[in-house]
Amino acid sequence: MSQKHPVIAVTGSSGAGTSTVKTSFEHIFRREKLTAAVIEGDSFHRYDREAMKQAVAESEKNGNRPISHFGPEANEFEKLEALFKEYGEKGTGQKRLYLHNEEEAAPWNQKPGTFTPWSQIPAGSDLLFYEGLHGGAKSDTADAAKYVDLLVGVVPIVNLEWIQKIYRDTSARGYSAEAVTHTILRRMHDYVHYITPQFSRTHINFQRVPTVDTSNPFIAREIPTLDESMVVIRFRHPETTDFPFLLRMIHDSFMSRPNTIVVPGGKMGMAIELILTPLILDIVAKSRA
Ligand SMILES: Nc1ncnc2c1ncn2[C@@H]1O[C@H](COP(=O)(O)OP(=O)(O)OP(=O)(O)O)[C@@H](O)[C@H]1O
Ligand SMILES: O=C(CO)[C@H](O)[C@H](O)COP(=O)(O)O
Repeated sequence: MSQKHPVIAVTGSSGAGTSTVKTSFEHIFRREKLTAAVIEGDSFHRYDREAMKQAVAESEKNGNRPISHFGPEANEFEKLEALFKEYGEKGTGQKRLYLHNEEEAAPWNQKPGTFTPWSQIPAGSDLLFYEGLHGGAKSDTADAAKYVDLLVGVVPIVNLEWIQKIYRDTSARGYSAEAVTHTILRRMHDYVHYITPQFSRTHINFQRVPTVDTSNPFIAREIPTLDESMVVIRFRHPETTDFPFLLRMIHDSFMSRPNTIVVPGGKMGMAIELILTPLILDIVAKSRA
């Protein structure tokens, strides 16, 4: 925990929807007049795109297990831990961006698949907001999770996650469906060892479950809409959650377990804001006390 300068992290696999959920957090920050230092998880990749291709090829030599963006070999977990620690103590640290495509790269006059230079987080932010793959990461040599005051998991069921990943990478990042499928397969070991364990460290998980057939995600060409899905929300500390309030506020919601509320997909943004606003305000109030 970093009480003095709070660290809030949204963590999820590639395509899970963490960038989409970020919008709900931005609404909260704007409404509550909080200045967030925003950290994009992909900026903690170890290699740029060209170097990553070479590192993957090198790791695959002699039939060895390939490295992936889900695991410690291809990410700077130690630097991420150090950033969370430094920010928690002093409210400072360094950030950069990973430029995925032409649109993101153009303003920087750089090539897609490269990093911007590191720069200092502007002084005076109220909190650090991390969004990406590894907000709750732990490895043999690093533990970023222990410095996070509020860790939120975004976890569609895996078929939906893959549909979203394939859709986004083919439509916005210029990859073929076959290339994305290959990437999903290459990452599977790291997915099991470094992505899913984070969801047992989270304070709250938002799991989107489609109510339409997604049984072959590799031929699906459309993402089920919010109205075609439900969201399962699991709390690590149900004793501090006002479930009667949430059930009253979110039409058609219900409890499926004592620590789990289910809401219609279309209410996901509202649920995020209703649940997280008081938690964020409480953390910020404690940091100022
Ligand atoms: N709740 C949702 N309903 C419908 N579509 C969604 C939802 N969440 C995400 N998507 C879609 O899924 C795709 C992936 O979402 P997003 O870019 O937010 O994922 P991500 O977790 O940030 O991925 P990455 O870490 O790889 O950048 C996008 O096309 C997005 O529009
Ligand atoms: O979504 C991702 C991780 O969240 C990407 O796979 C990762 O950032 C690498 O991107 P690219 O393969 O386009 O260089």
